[in-house]
Amino acid sequence: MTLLSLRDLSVTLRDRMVFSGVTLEIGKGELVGLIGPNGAGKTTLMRAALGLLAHEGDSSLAALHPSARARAAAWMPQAREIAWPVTVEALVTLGRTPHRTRALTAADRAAVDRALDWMDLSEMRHRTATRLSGGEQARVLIARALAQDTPLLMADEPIAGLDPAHQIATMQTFADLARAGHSALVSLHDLGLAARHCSRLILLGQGRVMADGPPADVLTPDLVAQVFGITAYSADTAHGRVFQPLEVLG
Ligand SMILES: Nc1ncnc2c1ncn2[C@@H]1O[C@H](COP(=O)(O)OP(=O)(O)OP(=O)(O)O)[C@@H](O)[C@H]1O
Repeated sequence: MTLLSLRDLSVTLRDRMVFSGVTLEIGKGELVGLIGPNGAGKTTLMRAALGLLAHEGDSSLAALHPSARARAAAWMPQAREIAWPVTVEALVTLGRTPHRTRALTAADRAAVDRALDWMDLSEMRHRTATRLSGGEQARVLIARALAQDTPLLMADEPIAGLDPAHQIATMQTFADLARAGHSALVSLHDLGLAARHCSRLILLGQGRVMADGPPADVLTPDLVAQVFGITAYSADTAHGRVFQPLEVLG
């Protein structure tokens, strides 16, 4: 079953082509890392796929009515703005909006509790969200997206600003979701975590998809040099795959 299908997607902003000819599908059970240097177009690609940005080509999500789209995909944007001083629990409960008709159901409450637990927020549920640290606020916004309980989760740099334990735990949560048959498309700059946790990587650069496949096939020395301008150490170890950027190429 396909959760997202892009066909020949292109975006031009202020007369500049950000990317063109992006064709890909995301099926069930995938944790897909969207990687690429600053300005490669990761945010633009996700926003266009969601129908939030004018584009050419087709996106299966953009074609949906907004209410159906909100049940098909959750979206965590890069901006971490929390506008009102509501409690963590109230904010995460907003993730249930696409499913609600009247009062909260037991299923809504269970989804909120599960999302709070996943993001290690249960003890903070009654705190005011705007008074949390930046990383804690990011975890609340991930929890809101998780509470939406959609087949596909799309998140723009969800682990940026989290401490190492919460970065790893969040990637593991996404991987658990994928094992349970959901899928996640997450942009990230930490290539080590991408290599370790993602089942598939999409490498965006030079205005197109440069590679799409298992991490070992995408994070090759040649592509890493060509797209990121760096060298790296990578190995399959007893602790899983290790990828460590080393030097900037001159
Ligand atoms: N509203 C806009 N108008 C004009 N250009 C834009 C606009 N938004 C983004 N861009 C440009 O589009 C390109 C892609 O930006 P985008 O934010 O998608 O990159 P990104 O890969 O997500 O980058 P980063 O890793 O820095 O977050 C950049 O060159 C950016 O300057």
